[in-house]
Amino acid sequence: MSMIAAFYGGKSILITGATGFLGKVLMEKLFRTSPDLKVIYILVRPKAGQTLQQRVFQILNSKLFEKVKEVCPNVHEKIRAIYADLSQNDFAISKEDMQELLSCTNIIFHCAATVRFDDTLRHAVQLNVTATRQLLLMASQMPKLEAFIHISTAYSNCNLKHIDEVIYPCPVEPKKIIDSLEWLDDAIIEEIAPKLIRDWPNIYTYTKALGEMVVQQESRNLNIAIIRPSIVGATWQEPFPGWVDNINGPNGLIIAAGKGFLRALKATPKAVADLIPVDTVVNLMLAVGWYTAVHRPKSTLVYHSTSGNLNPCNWHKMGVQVLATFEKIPLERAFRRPYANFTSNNFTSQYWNAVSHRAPAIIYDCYLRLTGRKPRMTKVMNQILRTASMLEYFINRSWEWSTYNTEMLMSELSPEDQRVFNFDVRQLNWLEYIENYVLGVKKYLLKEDMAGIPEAKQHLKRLRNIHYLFNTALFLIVWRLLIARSQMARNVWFFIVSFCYKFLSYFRASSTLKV
Ligand SMILES: CCCCCCCCCCCCCCCCCCCCCCCCCC(=O)SCCNC(=O)CCNC(=O)[C@H](O)C(C)(C)COP(=O)(O)OP(=O)(O)OC[C@H]1O[C@@H](n2cnc3c(N)ncnc32)[C@H](O)[C@@H]1OP(=O)(O)O
Ligand SMILES: NC(=O)C1=CN([C@@H]2O[C@H](COP(=O)(O)OP(=O)(O)OC[C@H]3O[C@@H](n4cnc5c(N)ncnc54)[C@H](OP(=O)(O)O)[C@@H]3O)[C@@H](O)[C@H]2O)C=CC1
Repeated sequence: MSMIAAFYGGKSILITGATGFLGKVLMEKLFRTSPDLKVIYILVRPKAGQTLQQRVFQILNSKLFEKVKEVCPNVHEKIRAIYADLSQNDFAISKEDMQELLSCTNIIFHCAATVRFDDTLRHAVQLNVTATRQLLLMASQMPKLEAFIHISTAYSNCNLKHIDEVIYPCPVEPKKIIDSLEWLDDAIIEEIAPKLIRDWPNIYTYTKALGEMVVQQESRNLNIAIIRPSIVGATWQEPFPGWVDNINGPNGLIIAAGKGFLRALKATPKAVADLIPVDTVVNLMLAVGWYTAVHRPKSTLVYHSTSGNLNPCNWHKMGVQVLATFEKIPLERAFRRPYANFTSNNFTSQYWNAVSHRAPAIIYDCYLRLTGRKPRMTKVMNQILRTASMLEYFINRSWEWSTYNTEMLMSELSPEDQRVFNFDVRQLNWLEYIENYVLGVKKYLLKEDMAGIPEAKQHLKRLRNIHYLFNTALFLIVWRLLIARSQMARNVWFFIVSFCYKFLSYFRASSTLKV
């Protein structure tokens, strides 16, 4: 019997960010392994015209939850959605709901955050710092609380090269920033933001670092742990391989490469691609929840959920495997054939952007205009290049994350728990994982039918022929123009033609002699 699964039995668990990528996989695993848990409270806001109930209904009826319904048929009754907006005071939770949360919660998993790299400083601080402080305050009023698990990111200290499982201080106290945001106006905040974030690459990583400091400062006598995942990717094994449902991190770029939009990326091929499957992160979260509540470590422990130091993969290996998978399982209606080049050189990258990205987009838009349609490719291309440039910082560097606490925890688990809550990334086969990942992007994110693969392959063949035709026509036009204008080009041309002719005559003569 799994000790961790048994631990969550009968518990009331509060999850923030349950509608997000990580949150959904966390709920799924909890329901599947501990169907006798009492209730999962989720803090949700209405979104995109959907009420809380509609959002929950949609999640529970998704493919991700198919297995859950078999083991826990009354899952609808065990989930309690509470209206909340984490960017507001007291999260805008009603008095009754707040009372219930305060008196019943046993475990908190705090996943909610804004993960946009370019969010405003005000909004990112509200969500990633102030909301964390507010939740800790709530936690301190929960008599039954056993553990508070805070999800940060391995990149919260990406201004360092070697990162230990400790909380590093930030140059400016979070409290000072929270206070100043109350009276500064938006224009001034945006002006001082670059000075505040110093050597952090974006507001997201900076505010996540501030969030960790808040956890340290406001921990009171709570049992707290921090988990720092690196780049969270599709599921590795559970509930099935390759599940993914948003375009964050590598996902958007994988689609852009598969559709033939993105054909070059400014990346260091040998840099470590520190991906970590979402189910591995979730297994670690549940094991940490159990360990923190049962063993009550004296201080706040930080756990790295990274792959680089235990089972490294680099961007080159990843890129090659992504392309190899697209050969076998292409995406539908590609713009061009998938092909990609990693370059760390600035000049080469600019060259590829002009020749391989912008030029084809402009040509295609001209074609759309000529055929009476609205041009759109340049806009799409700009969007992709903007996203790629935002991610560049992370694909041109490698970091070393120590994993003492994560390895210590692994050794504390029973063999059964090591199996059910496996977070040993050394067992991951990258080639297999990436293939399933790409397949998952096609099936679960783009919702493309596998029956369309032959047609997609045909489409790629047509694109290849168009490509050859276009290149030949371009070569002939350029050459014709050169010949018309330059004596030198004419001489070279006649030299090549007469050389080919002589070679062919010689070849024909020698083959006739042999006969
Ligand atoms: C030699 C051979 C070589 C071979 C080579 C072969 C190569 C082959 C190639 C292979 C590729 C493989 C390599 C890959 C490298 C990956 C590197 C990853 C690094 C990741 C580091 C992460 C580290 C930190 C990890 C963390 O700790 S945390 C998580 C990370 N956080 C993020 O990843 C957010 C980033 N993103 C943004 O920050 C914003 O997205 C922003 C970008 C500002 C745009 O922003 P903006 O321009 O405003 O555009 P959006 O509005 O956002 O979106 C625009 C449109 O997409 C839609 N849409 C937005 N969302 C979503 C959503 N959910 N679900 C569905 N749709 C969505 C939205 O509806 C809108 O559609 P529309 O309405 O226009 O039709
Ligand atoms: N994905 C990754 O690569 C990594 C993620 N992380 C961390 O993991 C955690 C989860 O990330 P992930 O699941 O990928 O992110 P998502 O963007 O998928 O999910 C974010 C969650 O936060 C919720 N949220 C955001 N704003 C509010 C608000 N004002 N009120 C209530 N809820 C809100 C979202 O709700 P809604 O659905 O309503 O928008 C959503 O449920 C984050 O803390 C992130 O920093 C760390 C490392 C890497």
